[in-house]
Amino acid sequence: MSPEQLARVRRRRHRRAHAQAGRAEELTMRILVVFESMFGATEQIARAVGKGLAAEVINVDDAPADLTGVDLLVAGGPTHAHGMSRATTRKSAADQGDQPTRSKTGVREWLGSLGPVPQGLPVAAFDTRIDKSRLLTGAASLGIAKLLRRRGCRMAAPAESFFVGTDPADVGLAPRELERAEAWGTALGAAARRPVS
Ligand SMILES: Cc1cc2nc3c(=O)[nH]c(=O)nc-3n(C[C@H](O)[C@H](O)[C@H](O)COP(=O)(O)O)c2cc1C
Repeated sequence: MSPEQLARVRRRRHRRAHAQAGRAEELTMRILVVFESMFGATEQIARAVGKGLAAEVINVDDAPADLTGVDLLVAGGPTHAHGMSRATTRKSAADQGDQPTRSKTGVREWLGSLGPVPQGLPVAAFDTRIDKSRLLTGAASLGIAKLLRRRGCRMAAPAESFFVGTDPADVGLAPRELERAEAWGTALGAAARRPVS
């Protein structure tokens, strides 16, 4: 075999090994979606995002205290009083509904209780809120993103909002939000899994 042929064979082997390593990486990526929800809308969005991402979806009440080994974290919660929930707003939500709330604690408390966070961990934040100007409603995702950045995480995408009805008697999701959430998750996953060349 001539030196040129040998070099070509080596390059082909190298490319094949690189592609295999990329596929193995994709199979072993650990992606977590952590949600907080009172009435169920944010949980539904989280499950749709998780479907798009092919990720584990965990209620914040059961979320891990250690993020070692996580490759991408997505965290979301409902917008309360223009931002992230607090114990007082969760109590107010619990008093409004006739069912027990889905989460007892909040993303704010969970992030505050986390141990050391892998620096540069890719993350994304979302919320649910009323479908009106953000200036009027606020958005919990902005607070979640800020706390994540403070812990040394790297935003993999801008914060995103998904909408519930504006009628106080109808706190369900606005039409097509589940599809939009799944598509958002799919796009996040594609970006996270793209092999770095
Ligand atoms: C105590 C409380 C305060 C709220 N404050 C806001 C608000 O400031 N802005 C907003 O857009 N929605 C507000 N909402 C509506 C919530 O965003 C909505 O209930 C939530 O997105 C539903 O998600 P969940 O079903 O997962 O709890 C509030 C709801 C509650 C219960």
